[in-house]
Amino acid sequence: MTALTPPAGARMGAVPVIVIGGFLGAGKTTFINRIINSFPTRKLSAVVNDFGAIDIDADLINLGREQVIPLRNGCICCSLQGDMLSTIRYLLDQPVRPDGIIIECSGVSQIGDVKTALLDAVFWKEAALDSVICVADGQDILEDPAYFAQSLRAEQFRDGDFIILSKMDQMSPEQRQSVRERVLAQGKRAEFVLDNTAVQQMENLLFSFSFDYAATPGRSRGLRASDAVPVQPFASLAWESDRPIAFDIFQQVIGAHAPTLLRAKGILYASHAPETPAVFQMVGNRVTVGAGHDPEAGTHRSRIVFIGYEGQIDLRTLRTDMDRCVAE
Ligand SMILES: Nc1nc2c(ncn2[C@@H]2O[C@H](COP(=O)(O)OP(=O)(O)OP(=O)(O)O)[C@@H](O)[C@H]2O)c(=O)[nH]1
Repeated sequence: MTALTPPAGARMGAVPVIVIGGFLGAGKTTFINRIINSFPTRKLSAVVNDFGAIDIDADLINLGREQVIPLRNGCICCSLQGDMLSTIRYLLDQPVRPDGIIIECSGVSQIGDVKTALLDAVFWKEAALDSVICVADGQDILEDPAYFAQSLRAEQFRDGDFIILSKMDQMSPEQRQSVRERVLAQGKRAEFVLDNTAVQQMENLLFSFSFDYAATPGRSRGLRASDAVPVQPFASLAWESDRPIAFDIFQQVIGAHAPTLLRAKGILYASHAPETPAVFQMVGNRVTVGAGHDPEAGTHRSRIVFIGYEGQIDLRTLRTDMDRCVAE
């Protein structure tokens, strides 16, 4: 079945497609923004998959709105796979094709299944896989001895052809070395990024068609949808309000629900500063609130997505509690 391997030369005329996956909150959007900042002359488009019903990630990508296509409320590895392929087709059909397409998988997507979908021979000539990257949270690798044990997070790690280690900036050199060694022991090529300079230096990884088709079994060779790891189902709540929120109550609500939240992210307008959008980020027990840009500025619409494991996250109570945050 040689037809599965497009010759390298044939790929050079195609639009490079970079797949970026990794667990909830690993740092995918942050890394994508680093790529965008590092290659300012490239006309990039991003296909951004948010598991929740609101596309917060699409709002946080530093590209014009017309260059970011959100695919929400599902995963591009399964329910939204057809939408992903038709979105790529749409981008290819534009009068001016992008110089690169970045696909951000949702944090609960199986990278292997996204990769398999893109091996489709129809796409090779026009949109060829450039690289398949898993962003892994270096802090988690440092702190969790069971990081590589069976889990969706570990499977995503295995399916990435290259690992970008995030959150290494707050570590000592010894800690960084320890994380790198653990990752290299898994037989992976890995790099960490402290600033944009490092991304520019990744010439052999980005926009150079480093993806090895020959080493990757395709669909017709019998690769099936990834089912090796039983994935605990996730549930999400998308909450929105046109009225500002009382931050003190919001903090209490987050504190109360924190043990059941894997991830929360949103753009919020607080009653004490109703004109200023704040970006709220929560990954595990790490929370940040910072000034941010809202592409919908003017609407002053607070919106936030919460994700947790089904059966643990109490969506009904969370919604009621969030409603209590709306300032009188
Ligand atoms: N210090 C530090 N923080 C980071 C780094 N990368 C990501 N973060 C922070 O981690 C949080 C999550 O980052 P995102 O880039 O939104 O993660 P994501 O993988 O896109 O998240 P989901 O799409 O929700 O799965 C944010 O608060 C980021 O600022 C990093 O390299 N260093």
